Amino acid sequence: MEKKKILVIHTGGTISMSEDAATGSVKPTDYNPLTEKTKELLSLAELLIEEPFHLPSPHITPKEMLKLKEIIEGYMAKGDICGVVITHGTDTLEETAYFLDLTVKTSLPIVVTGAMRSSNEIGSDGLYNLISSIRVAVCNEAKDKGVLVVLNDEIHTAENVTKTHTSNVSTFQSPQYGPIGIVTKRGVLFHHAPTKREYYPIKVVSKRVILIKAHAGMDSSLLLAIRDLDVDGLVIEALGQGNLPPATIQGIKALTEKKIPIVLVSRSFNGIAQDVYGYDGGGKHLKEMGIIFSNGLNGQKARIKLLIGLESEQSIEKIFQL
Ligand SMILES: NC(=O)C[C@H](N)C(=O)O
Repeated sequence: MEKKKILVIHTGGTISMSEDAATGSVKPTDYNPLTEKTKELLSLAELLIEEPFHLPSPHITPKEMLKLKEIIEGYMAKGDICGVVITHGTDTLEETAYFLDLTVKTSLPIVVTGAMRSSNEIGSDGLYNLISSIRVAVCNEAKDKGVLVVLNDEIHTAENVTKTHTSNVSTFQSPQYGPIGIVTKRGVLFHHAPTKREYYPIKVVSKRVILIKAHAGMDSSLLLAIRDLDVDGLVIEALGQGNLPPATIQGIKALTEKKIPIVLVSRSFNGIAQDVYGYDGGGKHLKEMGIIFSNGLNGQKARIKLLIGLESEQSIEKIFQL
């Protein structure tokens, strides 16, 4: 049987790092250990390999995310690939995955993976996760499910997945929704499918969006400082169901007067921020002031969506209802 062509894009991260035996320091190597190892993967698919950059994921910015989108679209336009696998550092993996989910229009599988242990550590999970991801990418059932994140035998949607543990290999979880499939020794099994897809055709990412977290006793000082910066949008991880301390109201007013869109998510990682409470700083009060409530995204993903939404000429309020 003819093997499917899968585009594999290596971007860096622990999956392509090594641990120095003397110091214990985990660092990028001057070669990519996965590029060598991917030769062993040729039985699964015909692999086309790209390495546009080799960065730890805290060095990734929306510029690199856009570059990945362009590479994928370039191959897709030629029509010669059946799916894509991206290896990426895990710290910002969910942001890149969600960026691609919102901006690449395709029914083909795009799978993002990484590793929690570097390539030469005992129990290294990188090659295993790469193999699992290729197995998902060649699978017909992986089509039309948006960008997927595959690590530790689980398949998650880019929209719901988040890094929940600093070092555990089962760090990627989808709070309140769970994975949509699993990778087993005998095959790939999907047990759920996303109910919606979103697509925003953007060509640039030029806006500046800030993300902050609310806390007990928060006042307006940070919000007023943000008002004086050159920002295009703000995401606030609010308290509980979507509330802020009353001393922030002065800062919120200052930002809304400047027409800076403010998107509210919850700092709780389960549930959806909503306009429920009617006290000072409560969700109802904030909504009346023009704050936009996000539909269950976490802070970092709401920030990605706002960055993209600001480029797309669509109503920011509407896109956060989706
Ligand atoms: N496990 C990892 O990949 C973490 C690493 N700091 C990165 O995101 O590049």
